Amino acid sequence: MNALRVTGGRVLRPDGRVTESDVTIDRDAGTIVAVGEETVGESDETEANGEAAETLDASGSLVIPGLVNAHTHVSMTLLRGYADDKPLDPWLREDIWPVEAELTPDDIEAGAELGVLELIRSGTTAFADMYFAMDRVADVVDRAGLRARLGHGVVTVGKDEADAREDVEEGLAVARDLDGAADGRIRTAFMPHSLTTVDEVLLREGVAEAREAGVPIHLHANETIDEVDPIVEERGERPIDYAADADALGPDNFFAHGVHLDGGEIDRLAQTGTAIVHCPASNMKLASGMAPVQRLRDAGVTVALGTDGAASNNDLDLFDEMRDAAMLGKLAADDASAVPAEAVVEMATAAGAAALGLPGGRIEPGAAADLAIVDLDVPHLTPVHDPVSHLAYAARGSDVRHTVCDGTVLMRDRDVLTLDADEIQARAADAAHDLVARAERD
Ligand SMILES: CSC[C@H]1O[C@@H](n2cnc3c(O)ncnc32)[C@H](O)[C@@H]1O
Ligand SMILES: [Zn+2]
Repeated sequence: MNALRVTGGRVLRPDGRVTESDVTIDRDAGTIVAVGEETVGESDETEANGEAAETLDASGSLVIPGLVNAHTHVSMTLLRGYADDKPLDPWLREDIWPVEAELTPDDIEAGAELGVLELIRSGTTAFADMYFAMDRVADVVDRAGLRARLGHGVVTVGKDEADAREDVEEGLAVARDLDGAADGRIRTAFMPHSLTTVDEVLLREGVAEAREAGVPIHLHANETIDEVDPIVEERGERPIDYAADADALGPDNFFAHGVHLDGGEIDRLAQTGTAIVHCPASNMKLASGMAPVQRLRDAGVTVALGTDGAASNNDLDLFDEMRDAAMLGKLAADDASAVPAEAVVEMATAAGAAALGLPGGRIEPGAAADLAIVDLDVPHLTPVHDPVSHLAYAARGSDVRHTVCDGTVLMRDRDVLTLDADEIQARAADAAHDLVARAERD
């Protein structure tokens, strides 16, 4: 076996226990073959065959499943800090969409490279992305070595019939053509932007074709009151009921935000197995509201975590998101025991992988070898009474030492091996300045 051994660390197991165990990985298969004494198949399958095993030192560290960012727009790193301190609708219409109208595929690639660099450095191994020029984003994911569920963001408002149809067709073509790329690490989804920015007829047609093609559906839903109220007024039904009428609910599908949900909508999400991706930082920054995370979890809804784009967060660090989710979840429930540390760690790992329908999220024999190794031997993580508490409340993305995806070491000792970090940072900064200059010239 072509082995990778993660040695000397403490390992976060799927049941929440933390054990002192080495992890053995089959690099060719991209899977975990042993955690301590626990192995998959015959024990000699865990022996390195011929080649010397590669090792990653995890002493003083916690080995956790690679984190899953279940809703983002990685190329929006180019717009980090460009427009802050506004609510969603004016932020999009006055600031973000005018600049996005100037984006070129090269810009999108430069922003995606910067975004995935940030993901790898902070221990994220899988993400869902909705944006434009997704062939270029897919190329970046392939080179970086991550997993992703990708989709072209479909918007039909403000477009004539032909352009609107063309956008839906592009959304479906991306979903069909990119599925399985990067040796299967890339999967796709049909991604209408939201229930208010896509025309009803086209939404229904697109969803029907996506179902026919067997691809999941991902959209922004119930994010702000300003988005929910017009649906209720015009249709006489709640957004999740509208989504159900359009056949957009189901166990493969995952909706971003879910801030303003009533009890009936929560039940409907639970009954249909539709997942919600909670984006606490974006919801706080745009003052969109507090998602009912504890109620969703109590109802049995899969709740994953996302950063949303770097323009509304303003980073892609899921450790921040875990802390924000725990804090905001308590405030929303008016209960300090709501959304505890174990819950947010599960949301950022196993629940994220389940929502996206991607491998990973668990460290056990047979699972995908997607890992982050977090250095606990630092002042702000001392003492270690409870490593899970530290993950949720005290650790930062910069505490990640090594990142592994699909059995490949993407970052060793904070050195990203699959990407040229300096070149990417310089290219993205230039692309961002040129982009904004073009937009402000118009
Ligand atoms: C059509 S591609 C995706 C589209 O979504 C925009 N966007 C970024 N953040 C949010 C958010 O919180 N809610 C809704 N839409 C958002 C992004 O700028 C792209 O235009
Ligand atoms: Zn978003």
